[in-house]
Amino acid sequence: MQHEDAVPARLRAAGKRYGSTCALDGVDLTLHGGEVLALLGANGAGKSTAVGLLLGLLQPDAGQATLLGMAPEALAARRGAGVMLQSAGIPGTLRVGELLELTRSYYPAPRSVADCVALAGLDGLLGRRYGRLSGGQQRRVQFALAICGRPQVLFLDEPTTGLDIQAREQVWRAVRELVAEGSAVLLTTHYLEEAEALADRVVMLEAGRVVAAGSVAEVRARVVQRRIRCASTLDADTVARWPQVHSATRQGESLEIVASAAEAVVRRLLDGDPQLHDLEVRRAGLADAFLELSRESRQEAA
Ligand SMILES: Nc1ncnc2c1ncn2[C@@H]1O[C@H](COP(=O)(O)OP(=O)(O)OP(=O)(O)O)[C@@H](O)[C@H]1O
Repeated sequence: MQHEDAVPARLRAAGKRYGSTCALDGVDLTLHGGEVLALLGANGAGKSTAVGLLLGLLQPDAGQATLLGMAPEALAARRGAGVMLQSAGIPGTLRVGELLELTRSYYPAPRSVADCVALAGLDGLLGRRYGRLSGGQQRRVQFALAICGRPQVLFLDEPTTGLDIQAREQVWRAVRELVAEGSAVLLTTHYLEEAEALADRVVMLEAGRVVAAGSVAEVRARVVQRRIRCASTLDADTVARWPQVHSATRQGESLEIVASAAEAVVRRLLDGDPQLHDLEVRRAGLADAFLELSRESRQEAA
């Protein structure tokens, strides 16, 4: 049934406008089997629009979207995809077990109910009405419904919003299991630690354009920032003017420095304040990279 070009999901030079708003502008994105791709971006960056195109819920104005090598509206493409969106529209009167049976029946080779319960952490919930569950329990049911069809490609939009730490880790474990089985996962998330924990690659959108793409390590490395923290009496404004220092701020006893390289700055700090203690140097995380790249792209646009 599949086209020879059966990559799980792909956008080619995709564009989408809503009236005068350009939501996506020439976006290229390829999701491969056996990987988690995190789609990151601030509110309004275009993430939901990208997912909407890949699911055939929206039509591109320019470029092309394919799902499993087919037009996303094709039934065969839809049958190969599992979806967990932010607005679920699930009838609250149905019991969890009924919802699972119903959703499983749409797919050619669904997972067993027991598997779904184990993967999504639904123990004891099968007989409960969906509408009476807590927000976190509903989220877990939505996850179970997204994975019950054994999808080749899984779309997870903010999957762990509202989940406690245990439930979130359960979802992460399940995602890793699915990926190990060969599924492709497109994850949109505001939790950068979630992208860092799960994603093989990230694509960052800003105002409808891709501003960074690559492995988590590559994107992080584009931002050659180090965060230095120490307890010191040195004046923050003076330190902020040193070479390689982007910013220095004081928070109580602590001096917080963002620098493009740590060594020279640390040497100068130690020379300048022999009493300095509690020195800490961190590499930029994905959160730092994200903020920096968003700032850069806004500056370029200005
Ligand atoms: N139906 C619509 N009509 C008009 N404008 C829209 C519509 N849907 C989205 N937009 C606009 O398109 C842009 C991209 O929106 P989109 O929902 O794709 O962003 P997002 O990255 O998913 O945001 P969020 O993180 O808030 O979910 C925004 O400027 C948004 O206001």
